[in-house]
Amino acid sequence: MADISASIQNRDAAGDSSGEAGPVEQTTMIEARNLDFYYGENQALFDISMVVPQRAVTALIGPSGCGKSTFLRTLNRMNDIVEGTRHTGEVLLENEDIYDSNVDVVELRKRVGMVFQKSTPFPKSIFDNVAYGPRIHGMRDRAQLAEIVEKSLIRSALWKEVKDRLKDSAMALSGGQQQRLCIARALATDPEVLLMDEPASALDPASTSRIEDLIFELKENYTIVIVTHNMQQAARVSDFTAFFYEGRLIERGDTEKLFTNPDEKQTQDYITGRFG
Ligand SMILES: Nc1ncnc2c1ncn2[C@@H]1O[C@H](COP(=O)(O)OP(=O)(O)OP(=O)(O)O)[C@@H](O)[C@H]1O
Repeated sequence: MADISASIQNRDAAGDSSGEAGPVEQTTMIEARNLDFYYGENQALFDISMVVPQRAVTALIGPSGCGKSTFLRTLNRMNDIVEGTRHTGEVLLENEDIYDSNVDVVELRKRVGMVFQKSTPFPKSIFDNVAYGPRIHGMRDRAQLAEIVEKSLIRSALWKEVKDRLKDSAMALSGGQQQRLCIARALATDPEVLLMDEPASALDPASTSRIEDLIFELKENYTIVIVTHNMQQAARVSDFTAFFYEGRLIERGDTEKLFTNPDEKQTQDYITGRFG
């Protein structure tokens, strides 16, 4: 708990405090309404209703198996690729249900990009990794591609380190650089939302800190939802936090309030380390 308070104070010192009232709730970008989700017979999410504000960071926390990643993956229909899954309820992206039959899933995933825990670059050059998405979406113009690659690498805070070796294999980058490359790859298709599933859990403290700084910068332009096991990290990087337990959303609110004065006893027990 002391650590988490320190994380919040550090974050506030870095200029993320909006005062005692907490962050202002912006326009809603995503909203889940009464979402149930099943893997075959096994129900993994129960009646989740939650908003994700635009251009802010929302962290999903909770003990292992509580449904954080499942919920994250429902937000760009990544679960569609798992056989035997189904849902009831709605997930609205700017007020339109992403599960409507007329939704183009490729287009949806362009708007709602994803970065995984241990993102693996393709065994291609740094340039080709970042250009991959735009090329899939039909872009062929070399100059335009070069512009997108540069912009994405600048945004993912990797440009300075790689600008002179864009033709080198991405596999030669360090773990932290590979993760930033994968963030650049996600940014290259110009998404509005970035879903991050434990983006720093496989990294050393210095690389983790870079990714956290990057998340902080990216929220100026993107809506970010991040799954993390690390409560200090949630406290450091997020504006809003949602606590999941056994497939249910127990509480969601302003990060500072949730970590210092939660409404629910289960949240209090979890953040003080009584379980999980
Ligand atoms: N591909 C899958 N097939 C079947 N069941 C799954 C699958 N993925 C997850 N589950 C189940 O759904 C439930 C929620 O899992 P999920 O991975 O969403 O939890 P989590 O909170 O992200 O956990 P962790 O923190 O350990 O990654 C668990 O009971 C899990 O076993």
